This record gives sequence, C-alpha cells and structure tokens, in this order.
Amino acid sequence: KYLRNPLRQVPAAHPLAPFTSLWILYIRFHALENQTLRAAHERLGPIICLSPHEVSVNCVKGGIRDVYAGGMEKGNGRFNWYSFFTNYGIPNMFSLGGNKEHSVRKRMLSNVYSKSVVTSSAPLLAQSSVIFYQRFFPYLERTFSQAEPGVLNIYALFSATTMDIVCAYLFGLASGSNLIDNPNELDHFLDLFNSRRSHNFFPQEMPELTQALQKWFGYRLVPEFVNRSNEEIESWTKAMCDRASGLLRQSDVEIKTVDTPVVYQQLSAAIAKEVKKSGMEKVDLDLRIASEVLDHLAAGFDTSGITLAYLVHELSLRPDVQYKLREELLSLSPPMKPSSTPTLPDPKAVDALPFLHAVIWETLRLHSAIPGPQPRITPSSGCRLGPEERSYYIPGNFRVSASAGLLHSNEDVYPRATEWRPERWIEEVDEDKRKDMESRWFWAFGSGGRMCVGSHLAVYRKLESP
Ligand code: HEM
Repeated sequence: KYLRNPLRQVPAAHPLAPFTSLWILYIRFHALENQTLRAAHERLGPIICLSPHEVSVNCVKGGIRDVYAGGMEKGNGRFNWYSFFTNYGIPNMFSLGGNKEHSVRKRMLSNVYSKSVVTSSAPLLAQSSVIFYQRFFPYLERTFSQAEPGVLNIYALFSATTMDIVCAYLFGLASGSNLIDNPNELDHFLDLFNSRRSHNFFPQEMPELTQALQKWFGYRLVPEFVNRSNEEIESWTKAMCDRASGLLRQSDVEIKTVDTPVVYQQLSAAIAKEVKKSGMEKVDLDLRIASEVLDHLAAGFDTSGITLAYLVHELSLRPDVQYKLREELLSLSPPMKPSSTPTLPDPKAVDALPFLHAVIWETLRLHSAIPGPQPRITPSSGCRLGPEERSYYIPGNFRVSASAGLLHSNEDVYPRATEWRPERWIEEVDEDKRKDMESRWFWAFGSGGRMCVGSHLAVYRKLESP
C-alpha cells in the first residue's frame, strides 16, 4: 500500500505519517496540532503529509486557492468532520458535507448577512444602540464606580455582548438574549458551552467508533454531561425561536424596528418554501430553522468574543495605539461616549476609520479565532497540490486542510509576523503586496463558497465595540 500511495513523495511531517494515521491522531488527541503543523511546515515547506490519506497545505497557489476557492467539499458519504456541528440531529449550513445542498441554504441567507444589508439595517443599528447604551456602558459604569471595582472579566463581558447582538439580529431584541444584564445566566451558559470543548476529539475524528462503543458496549467516549449541555443549549435556542415565531404570527401587532427578527424571518420563510416546493413530508420545520440559527449564534458569539478579548489585551500593552484609536473614535458623530445621544454613529462612517480598521485586521490576523485546520476532501478524480515548482498528485477522497494561524505567519507577506503591529495595515506598500496582505493570504474568515457568512456582521460589531 505504501509503495502505491503517491503521498509517499510528499514531505512527511513525521517518519510514521506515510504509514499510519496513528501519529496525527495522537497529536490531535493531545491538542498539539497547531504547533506541530507550524514546526513541520517551517521545516518541510508548503505541503506536508500527515497520514497515508491526509495532507496539510500552507500556500495560496496550489493551496487555499485550489482547495477552498476551488470548491472542494467538506465531506463525502463516508467522512464529514463537520457533521459534529449538527444540532437537534438536523444538519445546518456549516455542517452540510456536499456543495449542492450547501449552496441552496447559503442562498437563503447571504442577503441578510451581506455588507450592504448589515451596514444599512435599521433593526441592527437600533438593536446595537440599545445593547451598547442600555446594557454595555452601564455595566462598565457600575463596575468601575464601585469603591473596590475588583476584576472585570472582559472575555465574559464580550461574550455576553456578542451573543446579545447576534441574537438580536437573529430573533429581534425582545425575543433574543440579555446575557449582559444577567450574570448568572451568562456564567451558566459559558460553563455549558466551554465545558464541551475538550470532548470533540472522538466524535470528530472517530465518529463510527464512538457510536459503536456506545451502542454495543454502552461505553461512552464522550461524558454524559456533554449531551446534557448540548440539550440545554438547544432548548435555550428553541425558546428564542418560539418567541420570534410567536411575534411574527401576531398579525394585529406592528413589530417595532428593534424587535424585528431579521434572520429568523428570512430563514423561516425560505425554509418553509423549500419544504413545500420539494414536497418533503414529516419534516420538523421548527427544528430545521432552530438547527441553523443555533449554529449562527454559537459561531458568531464565540469567535467574536475571543477576538475582542485579544484586541483589548493587545491594546492594554500598547498605550500609544490606545490613545490614537480613542482620538479617531471621538471624531465620530455622535461621539461614542456613555453620556452622548444613545444612538451609534452610522456604520459606514465607522467603517471608514483607517486606524480602527488596522487594529481589527491585525487582531484577526495574529489571533484568528479559528486558527487551526479546516478539513476538505479532494475530488474523486484526484488533484495536484503544492506550489507549481513542487506540486504533488493527491488521490481522490483524501483529507486536505489549511490553517489561518499558519498562513498569517508568512514573513514575506507580514514581516515581523509574531508581533501585533496594526501599523502594518496603514504603511505604504505596493499594490501587489497589499493584495497579498488583505486578500490572498488573509484567511481569518476562510475563503471560497464555505467562507464565513457572518464576516460583515462580525466586523460591524467589532467596529462598534472598541
Ligand atoms: C471574528 C468573528 C468570526 C470569525 C473569525 C469567523 C470565522 C469563520 C471561518 C474561518 C469560517 C469557515 C470555517 C470552515 O470552512 O471550516 C466560518 C464559517 C461560518 N461562520 Fe463565521 N466567523 C466569525 C463570526 C461569525 C458570525 C458573527 C456569524 C453569525 C452569523 C458567523 C457564522 C458563520 C457560519 C454560519 C459559517 C458557515 C458558513 C458556510 O458553511 O457557508 N461567523 N466562520
């Protein structure tokens, strides 16, 4: 088998890699993947073999351009690493393996998350204004006006804020969450959400073994509490769906702008139409919708909360950057101060601030919230991967991935790549270099058809937050 496998030509990340998957499984089990891949790519170049059926790429041409923009699928009948993200036992846009069914779902949602809709949405502006002026700023004021302010958990506060904003856009303010004002609910939710993190390995890497052991021997590779946490998060989300749906059904009541469930409304109408058109029977419409929105709120709050926490950490180490950013933000109208008019400035004006843009982009680059591999499957006919001068034939149905954390460490594109230096985004560079930095190698939101649908919402919210 080894002699017949074309991967034996690809530089091996470890001497065992061309012979067995056990090495990479061991690395993943011990959560050493990102650092191991970084060291291996530095040593061996932009394409490396991780197992007899898997490679990692760290380049644009022959790498992310072919794999992600080239539309390689997330899964085939046998393997889909993303099916782990299924909710209520029903797939959603993120977890779907095939491109065909995925693009049907994406078409239903792209519009509400497009840049033009996000930056001109009256409900979103009204919702964010309430969340900042009636929840976020008062929370900070309450904390710092105490004689003994104690410790502010900025990660928890940003998680609450990003959750409240995503939920407001999904379900409307009245039907969404209010975690900023309910610290006990917030702590409980973060416990539920984060306690599951270290139990992903078996269901993602060995789903069949995980299921078989439980079914035939009653042995659980994933503790029971993970299931209970999932169920509780599902019930919490379903309750918000029910509130939004109840509001939409009240035909005699005019829905206030701030309470408009923008995403829920669009998605529920589109899914109902799809189900009717296809003649599907016995489909639980409500759970289909809930599975989709649960993915958005989880994907949206977690990644954005992490990014903002890193942003504040970096700002705390660079008072000069803090000062310059503050100056720029105070130039907005109305100024973003707790005491000013309780309306946020026009998102388009905020979007045009160059230094704020630089601070956010640099944080997304150095501290990508999803820094590790995003697996895809090679097309059944196989393909060539790796840079032109050193490309290799990779057979069909093999696993291939790239990682934002590694792409963003390229010293040719981002000199002094390990440093948080927002200045790099405003320094004069030639056009080709700028394209490299801003689009070709910048991968915080992925690329291609499965790129983050919420990137404009994420950036909009970060623009408002500092
Ligand atoms: C800093 C914030 C965010 C980062 C860094 C981020 C990053 C990413 C990345 C890298 C992917 C592609 C993953 C893959 O292909 O394996 C993705 C997909 C996705 N993200 Fe985000 N995301 C952010 C915010 C959001 C927000 C606010 C939403 C809310 C709606 C969201 C919803 C999604 C969804 C639904 C997908 C799946 C898209 C698809 O399969 O077509 N994300 N995100």
